[in-house]
Amino acid sequence: MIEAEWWDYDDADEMADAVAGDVGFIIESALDARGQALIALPGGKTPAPVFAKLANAKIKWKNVTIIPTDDRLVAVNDPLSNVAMIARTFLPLGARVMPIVSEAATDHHAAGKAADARLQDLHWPPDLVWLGMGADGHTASIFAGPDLDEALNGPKARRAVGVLPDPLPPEAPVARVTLTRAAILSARTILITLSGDAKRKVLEKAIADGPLSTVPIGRVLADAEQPIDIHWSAA
Ligand SMILES: O=C1O[C@H](COP(=O)(O)O)[C@@H](O)[C@H](O)[C@H]1O
Repeated sequence: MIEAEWWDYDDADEMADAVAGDVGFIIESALDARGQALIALPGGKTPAPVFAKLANAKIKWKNVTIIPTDDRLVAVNDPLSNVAMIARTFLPLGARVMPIVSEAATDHHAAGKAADARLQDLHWPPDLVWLGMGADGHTASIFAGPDLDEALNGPKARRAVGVLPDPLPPEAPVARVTLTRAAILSARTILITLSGDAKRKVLEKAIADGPLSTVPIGRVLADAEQPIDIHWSAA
């Protein structure tokens, strides 16, 4: 049974204020408890206003390591690069922003193995995995396609895999690397942001369907043991 609490906002700006506050609090609590924080941030368009507000928080950023929840196999100067968007905001503040794909990666299976090896070096588990969701119900880069089962059901110790979505999403039709379900569910805190009625319906159904869900986010969340905060803005 997924324990989810919904937080509703009229618009993206209102949601950004609240989520930046929550993420800042999670980071501060980790710094107080352990002297360092590890957080995984989503890519795509929804998180940008939150990043902008979070950047104003008075946080000891040099003790914060940030990884993307997933990335596209593109060059770091490509507008589709998730880590580039994260780095633009948080590198100047002194945070350690760690890419999970390398410039040279072409084969997504090899890229997934390389990402997993990099993540094995980190102080695990993450204090936060913040997820987005696509209209098709993908989360991080866990998509329908030939690699779905490996991302969901691979060995528990594996933190990242390479995936080729099928069908390819029109907004970013490229191979990717993603945190696995096990890596996501290992997080101390999981938070989701999304906007619009269509995505809300997809997520509500995914949660209701649980392990029988036909969309990736339902399958990921079905095994979550921690309560999940879902932040939704109407626009
Ligand atoms: O492709 C991706 O899409 C999801 C959702 O992005 P959004 O723009 O619809 O918010 C995102 O969470 C993921 O990190 C990204 O790679």
